[in-house]
Amino acid sequence: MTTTWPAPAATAPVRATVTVPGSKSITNRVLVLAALADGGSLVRGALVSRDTELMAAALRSLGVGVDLSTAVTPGPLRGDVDVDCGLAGTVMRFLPALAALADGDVRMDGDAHARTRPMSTVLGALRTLGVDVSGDALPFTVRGTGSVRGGEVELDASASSQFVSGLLLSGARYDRGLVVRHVGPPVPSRPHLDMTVAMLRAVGVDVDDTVPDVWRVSPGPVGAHEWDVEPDLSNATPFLAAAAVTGGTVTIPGWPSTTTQPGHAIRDVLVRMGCSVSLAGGALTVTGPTRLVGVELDLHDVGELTPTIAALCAVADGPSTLRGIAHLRGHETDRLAALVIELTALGCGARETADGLVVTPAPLTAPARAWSSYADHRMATAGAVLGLVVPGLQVDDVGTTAKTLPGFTSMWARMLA
Ligand SMILES: O=C(O)C1=C[C@@H](OP(=O)(O)O)[C@@H](O)[C@H](O)C1
Ligand SMILES: C=C(OP(=O)(O)O)C(=O)O
Repeated sequence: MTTTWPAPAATAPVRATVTVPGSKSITNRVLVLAALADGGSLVRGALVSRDTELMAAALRSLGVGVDLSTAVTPGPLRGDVDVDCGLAGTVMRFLPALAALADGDVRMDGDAHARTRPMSTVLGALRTLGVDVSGDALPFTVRGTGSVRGGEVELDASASSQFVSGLLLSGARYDRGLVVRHVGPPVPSRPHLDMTVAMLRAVGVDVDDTVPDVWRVSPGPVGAHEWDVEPDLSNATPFLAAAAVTGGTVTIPGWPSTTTQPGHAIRDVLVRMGCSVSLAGGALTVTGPTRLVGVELDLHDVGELTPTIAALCAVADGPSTLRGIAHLRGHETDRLAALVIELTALGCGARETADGLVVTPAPLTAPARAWSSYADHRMATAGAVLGLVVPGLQVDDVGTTAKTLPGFTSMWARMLA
């Protein structure tokens, strides 16, 4: 059962320091790499949320010892298991390449909407690499035989960078390693590919990415490692947005000075929208202006920031155009359609383009019905941001934030206290 949450309106500019938990993307990469490693790995600061619990549960069923708060102990990967992917792109796209190394069938399924998320590219690529896979979308079965030939594969990853990341993360354990060649419109979410390559190198895997759109992973061991997981910068963005829309100030401690997380890009977006932003002493502080400024942005590389940014655009002083994000139609929900429906219900002008959104602000009022979350954690948090300035706004299924941020409503209440 889902509950409707009365999103609190801000009665004054928000002033708060908010500590956000670990990065989903880093945590689930750590789990995969540690499961494939040649010894036990230590993990500090991992995210504990639905997406990472699902990854941990899947790995445990495959024979890996996983304690999300401390350590991962690899073991022989066994088959004849069922894996629940929930709605987690990182689980459904990263695990098949690892499951192919198990010694039996790995049956994968997920939430109802997960069955509509694009999968065929990564499953087709595995077939080319010598893996027996039945199906082209969830549910499907990877028939592991304990080893994978590997070699070269050409694919079109314009629908999701996770197709490439998923293959690369396991590629060193394939007999011939792996060469992935992307052919097609540009791959989105480049920082996430950089994250994959950087984390592979951190565990001693040889990755050559000098040729654009080609990644070569040499066969070899994956090293055990001590991992420190950075805070999730994308999950920090709704809190920073709270400062932006109320003219307040929010500080996020533990903000890395260099990172491959796309959430880092929120700094420039906020500056362009009129906020003042400073990164000092390992903390990011954002102060909102009297009125946000409409923007034209290409979000191709940082698509997961779109719901937060669209919420900001809805209260700006003029129209905004967000481009380069056609692939968001394959995210937790069709995010372009969902944002248009929900912003329009508030009275905001919003329309889809071929590859994005045009948001034209107008006076906003809470509709009789709740802001719909579409089982999408970032739609729910975007609703919370707008609730700060739209009194009476309700958000349905706010619990869906547990995908990457359990305890979101308590964190939000503490921020406003
Ligand atoms: O590799 C990752 O951890 C992710 C890659 C991106 O996926 P897409 O390339 O499908 O947008 C991003 O949106 C998602 O939230 C996490
Ligand atoms: C697209 C996202 O998630 P997933 O990892 O499920 O693709 C997201 O978190 O914005």
